[in-house]
Amino acid sequence: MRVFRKLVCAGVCLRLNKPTEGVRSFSTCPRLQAVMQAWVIDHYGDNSVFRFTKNAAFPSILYPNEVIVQVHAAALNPLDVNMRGGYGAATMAMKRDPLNINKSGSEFPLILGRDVSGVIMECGLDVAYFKPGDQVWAAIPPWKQGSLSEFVVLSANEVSHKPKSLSHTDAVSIPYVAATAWSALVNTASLNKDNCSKKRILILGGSGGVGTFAIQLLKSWGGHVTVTCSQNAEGLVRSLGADEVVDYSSGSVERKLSAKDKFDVVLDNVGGETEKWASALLRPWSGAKYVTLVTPFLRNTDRLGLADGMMQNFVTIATKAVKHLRTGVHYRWGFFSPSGSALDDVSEMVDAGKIRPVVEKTFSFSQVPQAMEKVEQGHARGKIVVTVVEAQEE
Ligand SMILES: NC(=O)C1=CN([C@@H]2O[C@H](COP(=O)(O)OP(=O)(O)OC[C@H]3O[C@@H](n4cnc5c(N)ncnc54)[C@H](OP(=O)(O)O)[C@@H]3O)[C@@H](O)[C@H]2O)C=CC1
Repeated sequence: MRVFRKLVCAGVCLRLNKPTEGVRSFSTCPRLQAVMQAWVIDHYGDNSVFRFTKNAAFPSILYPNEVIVQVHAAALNPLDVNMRGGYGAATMAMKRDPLNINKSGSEFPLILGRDVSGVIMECGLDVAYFKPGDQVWAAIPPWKQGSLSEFVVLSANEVSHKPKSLSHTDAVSIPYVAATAWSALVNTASLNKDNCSKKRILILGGSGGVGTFAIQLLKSWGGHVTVTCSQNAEGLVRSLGADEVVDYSSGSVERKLSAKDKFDVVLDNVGGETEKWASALLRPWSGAKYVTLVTPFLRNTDRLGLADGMMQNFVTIATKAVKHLRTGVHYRWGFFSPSGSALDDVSEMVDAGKIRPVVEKTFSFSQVPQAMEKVEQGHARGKIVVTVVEAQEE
């Protein structure tokens, strides 16, 4: 089936994006309805900007490789809190409208929420891998309308069949952090199931969404995983498979980690001052990689505009890469990257019992502002989930 998806996706990529004239629908799809319920923001700001509406625009299929998903559950990430405040606005505008055709176009009303688990309601005519009624999950790129709504439109390449063993509420805790960890560890750090078994990996900030997924992925591939977290998260990260746990909240974490054998890969979910000392924990001149997810990329484009921001990004990453290369290690920025095929692999691992969801708290759809407040408080122990369709209706 997955080989078929890869062939199908290759075919889709070769096609020009032409507006579609037809769709295949799920029989119960309220296709004629023009509006839906959603939590929107009309301007950037604090949590008070959230507005619930029953009149959000119903998404439509514009390209033949798109699908409409009925959202059963959504999940929140630190990115949603940042985007609520305007983070990444310049880059997202460019991604939404690269040629600036829609000059007066505004991103508002904007719908946040980067994780979805739900049911395919409509498929564009080129979609062969999915059919209406399929149970799917996806990580939604930040330049698209999000999942704090009843329906969302996505490219079929971004969507994957959800694990059969999980409810929507549990499944939705995985896609965004999985796609991020996969991109950072597989695409950027070059780890995979065949080369991980002799590798020592350090995860800085292991108790949150990305960390709890990354631990399980690396352990299922046989890696040796060391994690930093607060003392009260030790039980959680050990239960997910962490081999060694270092409490960063008491004593010098740098001293504790320096006493250990050197690492092949560091995944930095913390950022800030950490990278000043943590790259010295890598085994030099061995191809070791420092991958940080906390980058100035979008802040630079927000602050300086696209052209100058991208130039600043290039200068910053090049300077850091050269500086680290002199000490014998590779320095990289890691980024979320939407990938239905990576989620296909993760779905199989979940159904095989190798990866489990880590949900800290579930909120109802009416409690979206409270759910966002919880994410904003930090100290995550897994994910914050929002149930959009109550379980008995699933
Ligand atoms: N570049 C990209 O495309 C992406 C970047 N990110 C970024 O990656 C980071 C991690 O994301 P995510 O896991 O979802 O975030 P979470 O908020 O879910 O988790 C962060 C975790 O780090 C812990 N923590 C905070 N400070 C430290 C520290 N000094 N040492 C060790 N642990 C610490 C927190 O717990 P406690 O405070 O209790 O210790 C918390 O559990 C975020 O900064 C996010 O913005 C995420 C996705 C994509």
